[in-house]
Amino acid sequence: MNHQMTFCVDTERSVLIENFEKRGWIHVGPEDGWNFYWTNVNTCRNLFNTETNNYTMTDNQIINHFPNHYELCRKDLLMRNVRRYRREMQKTKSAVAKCISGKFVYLDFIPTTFVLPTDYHLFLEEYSKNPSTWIMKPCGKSQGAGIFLIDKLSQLKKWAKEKKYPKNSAITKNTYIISRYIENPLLICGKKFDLRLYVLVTSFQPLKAYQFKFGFCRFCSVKYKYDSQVSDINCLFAHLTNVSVQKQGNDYNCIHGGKWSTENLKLYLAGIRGEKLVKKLFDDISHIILHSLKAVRNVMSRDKHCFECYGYDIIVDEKLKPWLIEVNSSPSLTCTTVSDRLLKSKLIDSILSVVLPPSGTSV
Ligand SMILES: Nc1ncnc2c1ncn2[C@@H]1O[C@H](COP(=O)(O)OP(=O)(O)OP(=O)(O)O)[C@@H](O)[C@H]1O
Repeated sequence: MNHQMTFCVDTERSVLIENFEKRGWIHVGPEDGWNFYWTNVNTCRNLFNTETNNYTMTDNQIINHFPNHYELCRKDLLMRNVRRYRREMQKTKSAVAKCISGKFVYLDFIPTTFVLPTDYHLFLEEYSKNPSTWIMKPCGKSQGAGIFLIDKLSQLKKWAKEKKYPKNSAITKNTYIISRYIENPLLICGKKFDLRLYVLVTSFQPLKAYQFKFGFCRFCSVKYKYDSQVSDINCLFAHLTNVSVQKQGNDYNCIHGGKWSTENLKLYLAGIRGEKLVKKLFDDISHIILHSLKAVRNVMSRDKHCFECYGYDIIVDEKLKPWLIEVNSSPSLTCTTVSDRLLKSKLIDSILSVVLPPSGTSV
């Protein structure tokens, strides 16, 4: 029997609430018998924490996170899971683990990354072989906070000394990752950009994932300079594509928000590189998504009440090779432009059409 759906939200994002209310759902609090909870990751983790909570979900409840989403979404864990997956694929002699001169052909989609301070010596070994530019990112932060670039070891040493870092080698909120910087990104009008794509997962075992048809590019507002080496490594407006960073720059345009739809990108690239290469690029991106999910599938929760919409951040280099930068468990639902609002409303609608049973009124 259908009953009126109830929903609960931790966030006041209007794209969500408008959608739920349009369906006639009733807004309730977290303690009030909800059917559908759009929560933040912390609330979700607390809800599933059997030591502090004895909440048991009933058959007619669903929630928008897997309790251990961090296996995919924390920068250091993603790297570790992908490394382990590659080893497993090698053991089974899978074609996907093909190696040429010690380099993976198909599973080389994350820039080489080390966890600091734990992997400092491994990083030094790699750095001595190939110095180039590296990017430092704190594991526990987002929106570009705490990120900086280095192209000399002395910069890292100076930073560590000033920060009195590391105090010890345990993984804490002070843990950083250091990744090889993609020095040759594909530029459009001289500017760097990344892609934000959305992937819905309703189950990891068996893996059931859906890639949302639409996405967008986020452009830097300052031109990128690269000849034989990256210049202006301190100019974050040329290097970090996060909207939260770009918004603080003088050149940020709040009408288009530095965003372009993936449809526009495809048309533009087809014009300059040809449709065949564009198709290959987007096939390669789907391949990255699939294998990143397979890399965590065995460690993810099997709870049938959970689904998750991931925000994939991809950088394309000038050879049209896509690189996975990060996976977000709570991609922003803030709407900075009109097109943003349309896209995000469509995204929420599509998610609901998959996660709700066909009647759409009860879970
Ligand atoms: N290896 C890399 N090579 C080139 N650019 C990179 C690399 N890693 C990150 N960037 C740039 O830095 C930006 C911030 O990186 P990242 O998304 O990992 O950090 P964040 O602060 O966690 O952001 P978010 O708010 O999306 O979680 C990216 O959007 C990208 O533009």
